Amino acid sequence: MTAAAHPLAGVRAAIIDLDGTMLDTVPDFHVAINRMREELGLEAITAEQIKNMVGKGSENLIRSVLSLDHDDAAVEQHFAAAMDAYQRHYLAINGHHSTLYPDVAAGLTELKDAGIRLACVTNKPLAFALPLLKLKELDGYFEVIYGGDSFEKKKPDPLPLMKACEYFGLPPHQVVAIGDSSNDAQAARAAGCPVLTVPYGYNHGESIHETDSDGIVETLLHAAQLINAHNQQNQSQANQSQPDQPAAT
Ligand SMILES: O=C(O)COP(=O)(O)O
Ligand SMILES: [Mg+2]
Repeated sequence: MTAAAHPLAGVRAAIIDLDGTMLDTVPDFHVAINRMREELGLEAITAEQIKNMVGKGSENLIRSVLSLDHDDAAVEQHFAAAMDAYQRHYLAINGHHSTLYPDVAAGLTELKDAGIRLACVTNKPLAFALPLLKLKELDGYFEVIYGGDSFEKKKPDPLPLMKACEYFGLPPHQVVAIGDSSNDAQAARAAGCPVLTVPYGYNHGESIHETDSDGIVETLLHAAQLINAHNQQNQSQANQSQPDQPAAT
């Protein structure tokens, strides 16, 4: 009896999350949110508070920030002005305070060198994500970049991941998603993609150990090494089993 194939066996492409996976963007969010709050006459909040609100896109972030001071009706009343101020301030400082996590470029390079195709799928609006990836010299790694406003649904909905698989022309089980939060893991599970998680990002204040994934990897370089090791194993098993194949009739 042969053992079931490992979820990473035969992976040909990877979908990489942005905030909390490649870049620590909370310092950018912190500056932009507090400038927005100042404009609205609200007190500054801490980076730690913001960290737990990041992950489900800009609209959710702004509603969460406003609900620290307002009830639901007042949140909706202030939403448009807050969003306008936030977008203006974020674009003015986008990338100035955010930093790359360790071994991000090394991990992406190792994946590419092994022939793994790359997409970036983020819940960040495309107008923020594209200049940020460019500024941090990460844009060149990706064949395609989808933002939180690229489709009618964002992660944890599987739609953006399914669109990336479609773009690659690959079945979801050959496309691994790598992210820092339950949004990435739930989207991947629903799309039928294997998923790896990193423990250093933002997971709404929850431990990444609570999130269902096919493995926790310390860095993107570790993710690349794990994916490549399973691919090589898969390859050598395929080669070994070749002579036993019954001849075609
Ligand atoms: O901007 C967000 O809310 C999170 O973005 P991410 O999907 O890149 O983590
Ligand atoms: Mg993330």
